[in-house]
Amino acid sequence: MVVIIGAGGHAKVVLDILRASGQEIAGFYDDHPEAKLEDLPLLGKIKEISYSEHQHIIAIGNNNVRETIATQLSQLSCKIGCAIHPSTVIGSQVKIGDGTVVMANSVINHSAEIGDHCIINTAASVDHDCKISHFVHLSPGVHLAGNVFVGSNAHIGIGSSVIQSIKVGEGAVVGAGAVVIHDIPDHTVAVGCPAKVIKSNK
Ligand SMILES: CC(=O)SCCNC(=O)CCNC(=O)[C@H](O)C(C)(C)COP(=O)(O)OP(=O)(O)OC[C@H]1O[C@@H](n2cnc3c(N)ncnc32)[C@H](O)[C@@H]1OP(=O)(O)O
Repeated sequence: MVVIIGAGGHAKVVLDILRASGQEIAGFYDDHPEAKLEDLPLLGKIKEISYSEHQHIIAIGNNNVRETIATQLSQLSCKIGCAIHPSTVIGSQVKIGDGTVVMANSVINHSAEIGDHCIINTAASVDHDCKISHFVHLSPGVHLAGNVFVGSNAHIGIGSSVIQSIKVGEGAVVGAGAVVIHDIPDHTVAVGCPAKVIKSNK
């Protein structure tokens, strides 16, 4: 059985993926006492999570919040699950880390490596030999060409494209609809076509 952490819009989509892949859900944790996730039982606040035999999936879109909760789960030795939509196309020698969520119609090509607790959102594509670090979010419709590196906690905005062999830095944010043709430094926000840094993200 799987426990979902979070009850927002992202958690709803994760719930659908778990169901589509035949996993049973024990309930969810959320900090809001009135939180609802369909008819699933609210198991408590996130600080109240304790070890159980269940797999855990952190279904919260904010990369840094996911990282904090992942540390908490690791200290409790909780088991971590994955949610991979059955429509995902996964190539040979692909690695997908613990806690990562892959949404419908995504494509992950040969030799790509995805870290822990990432979000590969709806219809994103990750091409051959890409390396995606932990706690990254690729928004819906993001396309990464071959050999792209994405640093930990980076967020690539909806509909963006990144050409081959680019490095998107740790904690960087790429705006919606950007076209990335130069490396993006760590902890910066870049937007536009071609994407240019507009500010720091510290
Ligand atoms: C299923 C889901 O919902 S998954 C979630 C998907 N969501 C996304 O992908 C969101 C991506 N976020 C964005 O694109 C945001 O606009 C960000 C992060 C790039 C910037 O947000 P903020 O830090 O709030 O910056 P702000 O809105 O103040 O914009 C700063 C400047 O950049 C411009 N700008 C912001 N976003 C973009 C963009 N995507 N493309 C081009 N220009 C942009 C603004 O027009 C503004 O320009 P100005 O200073 O000349 O007026």
